[in-house]
Amino acid sequence: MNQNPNQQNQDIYNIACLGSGYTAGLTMIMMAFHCDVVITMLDVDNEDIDDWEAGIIPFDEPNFEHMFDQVRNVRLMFGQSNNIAAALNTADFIVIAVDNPIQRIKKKNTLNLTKWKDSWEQVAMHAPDKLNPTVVYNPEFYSLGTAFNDLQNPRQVIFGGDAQILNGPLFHNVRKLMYWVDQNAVFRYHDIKSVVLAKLGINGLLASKLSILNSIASISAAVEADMNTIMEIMGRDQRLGPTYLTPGIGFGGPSLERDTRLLCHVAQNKGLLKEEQIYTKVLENNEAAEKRFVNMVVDKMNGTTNKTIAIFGLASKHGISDLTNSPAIQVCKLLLDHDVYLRIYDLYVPNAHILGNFRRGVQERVVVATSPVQAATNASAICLLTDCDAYQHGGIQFYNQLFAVMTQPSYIFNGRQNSGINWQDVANIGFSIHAVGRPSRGLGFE
Ligand SMILES: NC(=O)C1=CN([C@@H]2O[C@H](COP(=O)(O)OP(=O)(O)OC[C@H]3O[C@@H](n4cnc5c(N)ncnc54)[C@H](O)[C@@H]3O)[C@@H](O)[C@H]2O)C=CC1
Ligand SMILES: O=C(O)[C@H]1O[C@H](OP(=O)(O)OP(=O)(O)OC[C@H]2O[C@@H](n3ccc(=O)[nH]c3=O)[C@H](O)[C@@H]2O)[C@H](O)[C@@H](O)[C@@H]1O
Repeated sequence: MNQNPNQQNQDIYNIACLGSGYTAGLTMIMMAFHCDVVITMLDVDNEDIDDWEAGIIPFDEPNFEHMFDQVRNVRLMFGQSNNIAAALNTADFIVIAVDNPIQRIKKKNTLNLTKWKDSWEQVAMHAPDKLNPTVVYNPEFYSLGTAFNDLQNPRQVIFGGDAQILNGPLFHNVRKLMYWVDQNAVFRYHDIKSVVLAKLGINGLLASKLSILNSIASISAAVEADMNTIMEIMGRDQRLGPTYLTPGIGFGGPSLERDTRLLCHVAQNKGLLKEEQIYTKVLENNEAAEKRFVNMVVDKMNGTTNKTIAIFGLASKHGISDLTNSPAIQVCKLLLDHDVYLRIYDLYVPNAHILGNFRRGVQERVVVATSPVQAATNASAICLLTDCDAYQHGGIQFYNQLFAVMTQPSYIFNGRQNSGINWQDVANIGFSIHAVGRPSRGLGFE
């Protein structure tokens, strides 16, 4: 554990955090590791708190275990719902990090702020002197799978809040705690609305970029162009930048969809119908990417009834186990509508989390495999639905093994980048290979 070099001047020692989910959990582990503080993470969900107390991080995020082991029950404590009042009352500083779901009610995107309001009321009741409306955001980073580095070396930490607070002792006390964050990465704005909208805007733009990119991939397939070449050229244009340029089965995860729907919600509330339509289209187009992929599979395989398809990767992106809004799950559901049998393998997702995503009537058509070879055994096709090193760098030997256990003809449908492999070599084994926006290879396509 680190010692805060500002300890002599430190004014905040006792922090209470409402919420012990993904955001709170990781931020508080990092904070407790770096600072001489006692943090009490509080939650209304007592089971989560039981996990934390037992030394289990109740979600998957790489690289935090070691830090957590050091701070648990030393600088990082836990409190169940019946401890909330006392912990708020004795805290020098309170963090609220509860979830605010966006729900679909009567076809409208509606933000449910019940949990935020409940938290606020808890603070008002038990610690009324600590009600300072200051928002802190880390908009440009803090992604699933890379949160450790994102929090350790943040590129932007944004404070949005009242001028009096941001120029006063409270801000400076918080800044002293965050001593490991580079001064050039800390920004203050006396305007909460703009800060919040900037955060939504970033995710809205990323979602729009991916949505348009997937449309370009669809056009590329229609005119038999090559998306690899297109991405390379587009990525060199500094106005666009080289990231978020990989087409596929659509974007997933908890954040891009949520923030795009939030933009719809705000635009709708302000009567900005054209603006709302733009983001509605972005979301519709994202679903279209899943459907296009499935149509490609059904079309190239000449129908799929009773055929077995191996699914490699179910999570929403590489290296994580999170299945929230995963387009891979939607692809599987659409394939099941075409009467296929699925064998699903994901290196990162625990087997127990996979089957529950499918309704009872189709579950008997789904098998959870323990290895890629087991998934591919007697399958006619493999769908690569999450980028994964194993599929990119497993080498030609890996694909030889798969080919040997599959039925013929054998297809690979690539819904992700997987650029580390020479697909022509894989096609030469005998596979028929089809990828989003790229020319087909193998069996009859050379
Ligand atoms: N700026 C950024 O980079 C990011 C921001 N976020 C934001 O952080 C917030 C939390 O998101 P997650 O951690 O993903 O949610 P989460 O669902 O993982 O965790 C929220 C936790 O709050 C608890 N909770 C709800 N009401 C409570 C109450 N009244 N008192 C105590 N605990 C309560 C829930 O039981 C749950 O365990 C959201 O507003 C989200 O938008 C999330 C990810 C990244
Ligand atoms: O608001 C948040 O919580 C976070 O939301 C996103 O982070 P995250 O949802 O973890 O995931 P991304 O890495 O942005 O990927 C989202 C989806 O887009 C897909 N994607 C990404 C890039 C790409 O080129 N192609 C592509 O299809 C990914 O596979 C994934 O399904 C933002 O990138 C973070 O900056 C932000 O802090």
